[in-house]
Amino acid sequence: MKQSKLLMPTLREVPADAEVKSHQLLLKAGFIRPVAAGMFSYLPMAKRVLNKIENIIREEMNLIDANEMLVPEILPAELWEKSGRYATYGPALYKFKNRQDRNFILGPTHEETFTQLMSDDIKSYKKLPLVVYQIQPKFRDENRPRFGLLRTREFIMKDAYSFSADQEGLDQAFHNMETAYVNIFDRVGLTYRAIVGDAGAMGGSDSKEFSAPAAAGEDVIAYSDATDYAANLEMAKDFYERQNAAVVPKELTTIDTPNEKTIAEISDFLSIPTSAVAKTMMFIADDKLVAVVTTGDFEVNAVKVQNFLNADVFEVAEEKQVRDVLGVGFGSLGPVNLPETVQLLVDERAADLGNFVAGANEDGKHYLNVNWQRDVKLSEENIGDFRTAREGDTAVDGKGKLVFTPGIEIGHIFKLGTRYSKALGAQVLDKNGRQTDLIMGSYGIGVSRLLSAIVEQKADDDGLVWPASVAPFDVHIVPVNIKDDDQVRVAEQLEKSLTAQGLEVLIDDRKERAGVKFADADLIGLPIRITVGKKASEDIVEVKVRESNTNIEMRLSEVVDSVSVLLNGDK
Ligand SMILES: O=C(C[C@@H]1CCCCN1)Cn1cnc2cc(Cl)c(F)cc2c1=O
Ligand SMILES: [Mg+2]
Repeated sequence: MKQSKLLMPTLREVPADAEVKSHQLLLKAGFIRPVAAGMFSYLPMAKRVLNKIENIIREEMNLIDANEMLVPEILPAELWEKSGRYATYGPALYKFKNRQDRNFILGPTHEETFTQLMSDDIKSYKKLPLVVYQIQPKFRDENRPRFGLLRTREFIMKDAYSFSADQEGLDQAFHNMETAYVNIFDRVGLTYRAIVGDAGAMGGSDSKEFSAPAAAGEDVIAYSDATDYAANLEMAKDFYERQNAAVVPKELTTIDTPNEKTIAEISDFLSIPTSAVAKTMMFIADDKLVAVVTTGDFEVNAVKVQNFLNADVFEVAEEKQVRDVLGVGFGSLGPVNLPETVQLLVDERAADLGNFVAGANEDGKHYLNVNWQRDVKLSEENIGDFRTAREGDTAVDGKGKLVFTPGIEIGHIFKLGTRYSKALGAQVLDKNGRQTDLIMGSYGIGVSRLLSAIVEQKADDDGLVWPASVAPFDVHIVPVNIKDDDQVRVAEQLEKSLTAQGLEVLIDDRKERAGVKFADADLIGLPIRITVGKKASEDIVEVKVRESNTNIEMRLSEVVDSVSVLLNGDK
């Protein structure tokens, strides 16, 4: 393709609101343009990359016998009312009315849609296990879209759904999908880890996230430096064994703490470690107030609490909500004398405290020498892991220390079980002739997010660097002076012979100075650049491999073979 015909509006400067490398470079190189907050146009170069990524996904999906299809992006509210998600997914769910005043949503994901389809059309286990997938825009009204394509309000997702009549069918589909994901992420050239992920409100049991380490990543991956244990920090567990050490209980006393609100202030004021101070956080789970207690040296992990409670609606309580129920504000909260209506959860480390300090549930007052059972009834089923693991702690398997690194979630696969088939009455006759709920899995890849993840991991100071497998073009031919007959002849001859090899070629036929052409070539980052300069008269050109930034002078006759070799190592 001639670059003079290509829509690729490169910028000299980058808008200040672009904070991360992928956002800056994709704007600067003319790959994307903002339309509104969290909404982007994919210009031709980005669309070419998306096509390549999507085709790699298709190849790997088809290898595991997944059926590609496409369901509507607008969905009737009734479908989501049946699963209960119409009400529980808050402001992030785009809702609107049609001309008959009927309620619709913009699909953020499609469990209900596919489950309803199977409920209508699949009656016997003989058709199972069945895997379907689509590559489609998704809509989520994110509160704070940012970082370019990394967190948007409209994005492209590959979402797949598996249906089986028994658990082993799900296990098999989950395993096949995991294999396909490894192939996909390897082929697009990403570095990634499969980590323990939060199955969250999706129901079902375990889930696996695929996370690409990158400075711009919003997730934190916690991994052990001694084993292959790795988890999203939402789920990561540090090692702890219950002590059940007996303590001699001292007398419970109240002290005035008019100016001591935080754990640090209390621990300084009393000259005791934060681990001896109980931290109490209040949450609203569905419609109940929940008090969670950890030792003061840990943070309460909201995801672990929500999963423990299996709550649909879950949020941190506002101070006003707490004051309305307990008559006390933050800074003096504790587990002693909580009303029956408040559910108490205690982290296992806090459950082992004795003679500890806690808020007295009275403004400006704390208790000294609190002891479980004497001062607060505490049963085993309310004790668990409700803390956020800390870097440097021993990993849950007792081996190695936890190391943290930021990551971009590029995929997430879930064993859903029957959460949706029960809600939508999707049953089949099993081999014993009994009606059974379909067992499901759902499997996502953030396709547009992948594009940015590749940039985050591969770009260098000169610009984008595209792996050959997903590059918008394979080869960039840059004639230095398009007025020089030799250079034009050689450039055109190269374009013809490379294209004949099935390679996609971009030729910079613009009337620009050499410096501008070279800078733009580095910026857009095609894998191979062939500079046609003065030595064209001797049929000699310079080949540059963008990733390694190496330059090789080459005879024209060698170029086609060596370019194919240079590219195929990547394809
Ligand atoms: O999407 C998933 C699970 C899987 C991921 C793999 C492919 C199929 N879905 C989780 N999730 C995330 N954000 C959401 C946002 C909104 Cl507004 C919503 F209504 C629903 C969801 C939601 O369900
Ligand atoms: Mg996820």
